[in-house]
Amino acid sequence: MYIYLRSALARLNQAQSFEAGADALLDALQGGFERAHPGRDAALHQSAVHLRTDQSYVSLVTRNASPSTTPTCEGARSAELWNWTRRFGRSFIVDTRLHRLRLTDDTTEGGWLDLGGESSPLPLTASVVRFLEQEATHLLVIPLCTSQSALAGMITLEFCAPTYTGEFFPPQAGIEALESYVELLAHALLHLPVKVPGPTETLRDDPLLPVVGRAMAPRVNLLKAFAHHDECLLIAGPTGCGKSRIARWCHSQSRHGDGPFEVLDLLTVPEAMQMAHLVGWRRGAFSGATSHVDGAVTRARGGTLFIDEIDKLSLETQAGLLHLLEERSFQVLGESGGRRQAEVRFIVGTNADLQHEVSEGRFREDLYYRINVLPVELPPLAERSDEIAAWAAFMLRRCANDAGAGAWSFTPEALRTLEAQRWPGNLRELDNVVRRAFIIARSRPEPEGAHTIPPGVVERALSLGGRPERTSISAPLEQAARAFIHLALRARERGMPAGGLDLDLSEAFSAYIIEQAVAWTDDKAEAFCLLGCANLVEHKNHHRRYRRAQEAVAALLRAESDILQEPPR
Ligand SMILES: Nc1ncnc2c1ncn2[C@@H]1O[C@H](COP(=O)(O)OP(=O)(O)OP(=O)(O)O)[C@@H](O)[C@H]1O
Repeated sequence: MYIYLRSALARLNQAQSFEAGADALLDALQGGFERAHPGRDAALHQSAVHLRTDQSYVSLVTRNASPSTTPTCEGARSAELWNWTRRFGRSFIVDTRLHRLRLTDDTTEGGWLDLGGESSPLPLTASVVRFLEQEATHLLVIPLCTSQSALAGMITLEFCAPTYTGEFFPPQAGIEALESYVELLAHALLHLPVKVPGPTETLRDDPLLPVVGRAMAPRVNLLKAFAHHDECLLIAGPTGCGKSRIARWCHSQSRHGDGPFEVLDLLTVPEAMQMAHLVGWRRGAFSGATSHVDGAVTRARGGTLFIDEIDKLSLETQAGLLHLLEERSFQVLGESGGRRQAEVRFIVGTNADLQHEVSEGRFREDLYYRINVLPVELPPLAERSDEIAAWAAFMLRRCANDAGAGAWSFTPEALRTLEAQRWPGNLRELDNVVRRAFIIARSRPEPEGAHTIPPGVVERALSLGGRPERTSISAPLEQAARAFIHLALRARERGMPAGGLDLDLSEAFSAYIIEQAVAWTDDKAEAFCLLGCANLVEHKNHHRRYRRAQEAVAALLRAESDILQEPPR
C-alpha cells in the first residue's frame, strides 16, 4: 500500500497548488482503498477534499468514480458533515442506510449514535435524510488538520457497499490506513497555495463578472462548481462588494439560467410581512390583503430566488423558511388546499457574521446549518487591489456608453490614485466615484476627442465624498448647506454674475439623492419607487426626471468649479 503513499508524497513535493496536491491525496486514498478491497462488492463512489474556514469554503477538490456520477462537490451537499466534523474533531463513519454514526476510534459494542430520535444529539432533518438517500451506503469523514492540530477542512469518502449494510465499513484496519495517509500528507498539502490564475483576468464578455482578481479567482472556481447544484448557496461579504451581482452570475451559470432571477431584499420588507412576501397571499388572508399576490418563491419558479440580508429575517419567518428549505413546499397565506412545491434554487446573501448572530440567539442554529451548505465569503475591495484599475475602467466604459459619450479612459496616474484608496464602501463606492469623475470630466472644457480623466478629476470626485455612510443625515446636510453658502459668498466677493450658484441650484441636492439611489439600487424604477415617486415610474416619466437630475448635478459641479477657479479680486 505504501507505493500509493510514496507516489503521492512525490507528487505533493512537485505540486504548485493545493488543488494539485489534493488530487494526489485523493489518488492515494483511492489506490489504497482499491488495493484493500479488490472485489466488486464495494466501491469508492466519490471522494472530496474540502478546505474550509469555519464559515466558508476556500477550495474544494472532488473525484467521482464514474463519469455518470453527478460531477463536483457531491460530498459538499451537507453542511451537517462539517458541523459534525467540528463537533467531534475526529473521524467518523455514517451508515447511511441505518441512519447512524460512529466515531472511528470507538470500538465499544454500542458505539453507534442514532441520527434523529428523541435522545439523539444529531437531528435527522429532511436535508440529512435527502443526503443519506444518495447512492452511497457508507460515508467516512476524516478531519484535515494542520501540524498544530487546527481543523482546516475535511476529507469525505462515499462508499457504495450494500453487502456491508449494518457493518462497520471500511473495516477498522482499512480506516486506520486511510487516516494515516491523510495525517502523513496533510502537512505538505496545507502548505500549498490555493490555485489562482496569474494576473488579473478580465472577462470582458460577462458584465455580471467582468473582473476576477487573485483573491476572487479561487472563490469564482468554487462558485462555478456550486452554481450547478440545487443546494442553498450562501454568499457572505461586506456591503457593496458585489454579492447580488455574483448571485445573478451564479444563476446565469446554473441549469436554471433561462428561468427567472428573483430578489427578495429583506431590508425593504417590514418584519411582519416577511413571510407574506416570501410565500404570497390570497385576498382576505389578513387585513389589507385586497387581492391575490404571488410571493417571491412563486415568482422565482423554475429559476433562482436570491434572499438578500438574510440576517434581517425575524425569528418567526426563520422557522417558516427552515420548513420551506427542508420540505421544499410552502403554503400561500389564506389559501385552502394543499401546499405548493417550491421549484426554486435558493441563494442567500448577508454582510453579517451569521455565526455571531447564532451565538447571540438572533439567528436559528438549525437554519444557519441549512443555508450554510455551500458558503462562500467575498473579500472586501481592500483585499482585491489588483482589481481596482480593471473595475474602474469597466465602470467608466459603462458610464460613457450609457451617456452615448464615446470611449473614455483614466490616465495611468488617475488609476494609481484610485488604487491607493481604501474603499470601505467597496465596489459600490468605487462605482459612485467613477460616475462622479465622469460627470466632472465631461463638464470641463477639453481638447476635442481627449476623453481621458486625469488624477486631479479623480481627487475632486473623491473629495466630493462618494463614501456611502448609513448614519445620520442632519450633520452632513448642515455641512453641505454651509459649503453652499460659503461658495455663494465667495462668488459674490469675486463679483461673479448671479446665476452661477443660486438657490435654484440647491435643487441639485434632490438630484444627488436620485443619482445616488439609482447607483445604489442599480435600477432606475426601483430607485424612484424607493424615494416615493412610484407615480413617475407608472407614467414612465422617471427616465426624464433622472436625466434632469444628472444635468442638475453636472450644473452644480460646473458652477462650483467656475467659482473655485476664479481668482480673488
Ligand atoms: N458586475 C458589476 N458591474 C457593474 N457594477 C457592479 C458590478 N458588481 C458590483 N457593482 C457595483 O457595486 C454595487 C454593489 O453591488 P452589489 O449590490 O452586488 O453588492 P452587495 O454586496 O450585494 O451590496 P449590499 O451588501 O449592500 O447588498 C453595484 O450597485 C454597482 O455599483
